[in-house]
Amino acid sequence: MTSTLGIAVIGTGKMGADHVRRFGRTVGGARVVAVADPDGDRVKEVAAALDGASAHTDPAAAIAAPGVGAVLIASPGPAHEEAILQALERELPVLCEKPLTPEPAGALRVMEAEQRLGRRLVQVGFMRRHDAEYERLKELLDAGGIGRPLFLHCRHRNASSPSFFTSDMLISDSVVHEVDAARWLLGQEISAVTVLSPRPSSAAPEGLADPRMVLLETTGGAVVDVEIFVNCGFGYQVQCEAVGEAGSARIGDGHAMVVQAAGRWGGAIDQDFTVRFADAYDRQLRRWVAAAARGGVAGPDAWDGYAAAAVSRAGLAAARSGVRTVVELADRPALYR
Ligand SMILES: NC(=O)C1=CN([C@@H]2O[C@H](COP(=O)(O)OP(=O)(O)OC[C@H]3O[C@@H](n4cnc5c(N)ncnc54)[C@H](O)[C@@H]3O)[C@@H](O)[C@H]2O)C=CC1
Ligand SMILES: O=C1[C@@H](O)[C@H](O)[C@@H](O)[C@H](O)[C@H]1O
Repeated sequence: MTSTLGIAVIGTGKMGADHVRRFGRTVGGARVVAVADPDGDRVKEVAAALDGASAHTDPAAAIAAPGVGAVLIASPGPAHEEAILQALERELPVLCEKPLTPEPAGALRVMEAEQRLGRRLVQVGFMRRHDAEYERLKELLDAGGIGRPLFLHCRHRNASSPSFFTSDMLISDSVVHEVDAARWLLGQEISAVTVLSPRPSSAAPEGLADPRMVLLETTGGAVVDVEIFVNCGFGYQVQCEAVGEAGSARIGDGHAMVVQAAGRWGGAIDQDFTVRFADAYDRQLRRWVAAAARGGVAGPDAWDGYAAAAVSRAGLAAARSGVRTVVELADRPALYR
């Protein structure tokens, strides 16, 4: 007989509520049994749509609720560390939305807690690693299909940014995805960051440095350029072209269907990450549930979250100074090798 894993979801805003719906629709073997959000009305509304889940305004109470066997954290980044450490105190597997922590120091504390337990229990929600197109690109690169990678050219565009978005978040909240994807695709760490900030788009809210160009150098001598543009207006686009010594490969063109009619041709552009990466979020949850049921993780771990935070920190310093900034990385603990 297979048992059902009880999940506590911490943070029931856009992503938390989206994950809750996915558990109900597309993920087997798990059931949301507790939800938490300081916004009492919101958490009650999310719980009301679930069969018998308890609603809490205190995350610790949800984590300690009866039947909880794993914790999904979808609160804002600064709240992640506290909830992760509470889950680890109970030795519960965690799927934490990106960024693991805004600062590398917080991620180091998470790794210390895992090392005390002697096992990895924290997975980071870098969902691109579960996207079919990214997986194909990774397979191609690993097989040497385009030779040694020289460049990744990346574009990351959001139709518009939420009201709380800051210039720092273009790097720490958005480009952090490319940081993780580049580390994973290339199997290398990021060693230095440079940030160029052109004259902002007239569509950008007052004071927001949007768009930006972020250059990442890797320990293997590759260069990654990332255009981040969070108020592009026309839709959600995440593209990546890898250029190697023997060829190139590109993903994210979104040509699922090309329509030719009325003297024109073209297709639709996804408007949001919950659409573009819907399958990746589903696969991420399924793989995490399967791994969590065995007490482990299936994807980017706390070291990956730490490395991304270290690159973000260098990126923020580079954006302020306008100067190429070296990434400072601690030694990788044995648990994460
Ligand atoms: N993987 C992806 O593609 C995406 C990931 N994210 C990440 O998901 C997380 C949540 O983002 P959104 O859902 O967009 O934000 P949101 O603002 O829509 O929701 C956040 C929710 O957390 C609640 N909250 C605030 N403090 C809390 C605390 N201490 N404990 C528990 N809940 C708390 C808020 O009341 C709110 O309901 C962030 O880490 C963000 O970076 C967001 C969008 C896409
Ligand atoms: O993670 C995400 C958001 O937090 C971020 O703000 C967006 O820029 C990204 O496209 C989305 O995937």
